[in-house]
Amino acid sequence: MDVIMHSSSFLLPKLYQPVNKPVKNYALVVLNQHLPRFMPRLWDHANLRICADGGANHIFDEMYQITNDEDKKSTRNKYVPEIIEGDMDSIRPEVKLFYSSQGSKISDKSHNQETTDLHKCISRIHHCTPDDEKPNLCVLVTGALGGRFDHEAANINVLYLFSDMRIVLLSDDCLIRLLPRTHRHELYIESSVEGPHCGLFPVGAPSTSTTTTGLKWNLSESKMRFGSMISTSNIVQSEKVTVESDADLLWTISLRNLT
Ligand SMILES: Nc1ncnc2c1ncn2[C@@H]1O[C@H](COP(=O)(O)OP(=O)(O)OP(=O)(O)O)[C@@H](O)[C@H]1O
Ligand SMILES: Cc1ncc(C[n+]2csc(CCO)c2C)c(N)n1
Repeated sequence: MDVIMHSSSFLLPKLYQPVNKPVKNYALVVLNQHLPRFMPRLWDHANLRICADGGANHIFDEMYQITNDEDKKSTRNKYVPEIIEGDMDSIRPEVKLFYSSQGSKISDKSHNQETTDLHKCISRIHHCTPDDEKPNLCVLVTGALGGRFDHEAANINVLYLFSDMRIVLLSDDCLIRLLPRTHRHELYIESSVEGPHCGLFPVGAPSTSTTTTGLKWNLSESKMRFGSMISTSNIVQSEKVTVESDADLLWTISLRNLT
């Protein structure tokens, strides 16, 4: 079984990137929630930044506070997303006008009320990334957790819908990734920015056999399902965690107080 390596080095400044990063490129998707305090770092790592509808309001309103810039106007001119995508029911008119005047592509999908704005953003990235480039790209999604639970569930569903892409859902407090059952997974823990609390569990389909190393409470060909045992409040105990399972699992790890 092939191995996929994972790292959260995008939470480190660009200067401190490890030499053997598992991915070369990042795309950033900004959802309609408050920006995480480490947003400027994510922005710098990304080659493509997409705002999901009202996500653009948060870049417009909050970026200058997060960066501590005196000059609101020049901060706004500096952080311009390449694309604003969605059904456009949340972006404020003046924000839309500002970013279109700054060169952002406005992709109005107001006719489509079947998929979420995050789904629309990931769909676009999926289409414009050739299959052989997909393993080299990691999509970072801010504001994905902590909020309305139906939105959170839809955001997690996107991980399953696009399981051939690396997607990381982020909040200020934790991150979530999908570990597809098709691979063995090696998670390289950036202990200065993440951990020690973590969780591992299947959503949807149960697992009849999951094996891990590097955790305080490791699993050894263990069964997991909702309604029975799932691994939460676990602790990372090694720089490398390995996971092998017969089901797709969600991996979640706490984030330290980064700036
Ligand atoms: N409270 C929240 N919790 C988690 N994710 C959110 C939350 N609010 C928005 N999002 C994410 O940001 C995206 C854009 O948000 P937006 O408010 O524009 O959605 P929307 O299309 O207006 O949804 P709805 O009509 O259900 O409120 C959503 O697709 C979702 O992924
Ligand atoms: C069965 C079913 N449930 C809910 C919606 C509504 N919906 C789902 S995604 C979306 C867009 C939100 O920006 C909306 C309105 C639907 N279409 N089909």
